[in-house]
Amino acid sequence: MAETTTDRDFIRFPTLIGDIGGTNARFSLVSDGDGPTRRFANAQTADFATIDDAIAATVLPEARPRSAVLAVAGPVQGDRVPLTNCSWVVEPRRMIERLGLDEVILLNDFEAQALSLPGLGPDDLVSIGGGESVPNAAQVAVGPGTGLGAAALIHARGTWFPVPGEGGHIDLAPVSERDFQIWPHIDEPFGSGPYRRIAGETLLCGAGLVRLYKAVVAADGARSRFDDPAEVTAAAMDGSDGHAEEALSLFCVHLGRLAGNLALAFMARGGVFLAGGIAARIAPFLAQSGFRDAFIDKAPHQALMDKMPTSVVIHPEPALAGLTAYARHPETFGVATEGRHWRR
Ligand SMILES: Nc1ncnc2c1ncn2[C@@H]1O[C@H](COP(=O)(O)OP(=O)(O)OP(=O)(O)O)[C@@H](O)[C@H]1O
Repeated sequence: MAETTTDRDFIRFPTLIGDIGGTNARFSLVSDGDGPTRRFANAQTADFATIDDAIAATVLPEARPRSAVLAVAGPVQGDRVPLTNCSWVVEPRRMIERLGLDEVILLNDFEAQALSLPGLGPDDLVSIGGGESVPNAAQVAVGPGTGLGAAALIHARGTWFPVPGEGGHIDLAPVSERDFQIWPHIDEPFGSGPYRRIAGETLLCGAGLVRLYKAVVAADGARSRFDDPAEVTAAAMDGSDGHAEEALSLFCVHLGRLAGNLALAFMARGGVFLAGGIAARIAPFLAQSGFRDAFIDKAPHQALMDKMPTSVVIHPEPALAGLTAYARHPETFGVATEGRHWRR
């Protein structure tokens, strides 16, 4: 069984930190409390049978970490952790033996994004709309990528506490007349039964944008032209395809509604931060879309929402930045490691 770290608040250096995505695993090494980190070449998850093989090939030839702090998509439960968007299964006990580590800590990928928020500066963010961040108030990170991730960061007793969750799977609902035309055409991948429950991640991720685009096309009885999310965003942003433009506009509106739901749930007066691979790529479009209006449209709480700032994270690797901050100074974050910390 995994152990707890409640008895101590440091992680042994050098620490391997890793952000394990659906396509890429990004690794770097933290050697001490404030020196530079060392970044290794990305490993493509499809190129290695296991995460241990990927670390052995990309990290071990150059460094001998004593500990590992890894962020993975999905909930961390038990001693075998299957990853949501690739075929790897993380087995910390085996990893400790095979890679010669003393300890392994697994975090959720958006928990890592949340850990980066206190360290982000103005150059790492693009604001969308008004509002002002209230110091030490709750913050939310939410972001479409291969899936839809979400986590909160709560400040209490002088410490930032990340709150991981599966907020990408909360419901979306049709609101406008156009939504009601489009909804019946959305292909629902999670098996919603007869009532067509559409989850956030159904529409708000790369595959979800294509799903939304196809539903828009089908609602108009037209033929679809694109199967790749990057094609949809390109055609939307250069204005060459009306359906792609409408799909990306609706994507922004639904993202605004869902981000607003999370902001309400956590009273995110510290701000809502759009992370993940897609938001930064569509930042100019997001800024002039209906995102912010949809975020605020929470009667009777519009005035409250209007004060909460929203921004796109344009830092290139916020999850690694969050893991680095935590690996260096775990005592400054209230990360609950029970059941997620394995030692030799
Ligand atoms: N220009 C783009 N417009 C819209 N979607 C895009 C664009 N480029 C990539 N995507 C989509 O973004 C998703 C990848 O997002 P992200 O970079 O956050 O990945 P991840 O989940 O962190 O993991 P990894 O980077 O390993 O894939 C994929 O679904 C991809 O198709």
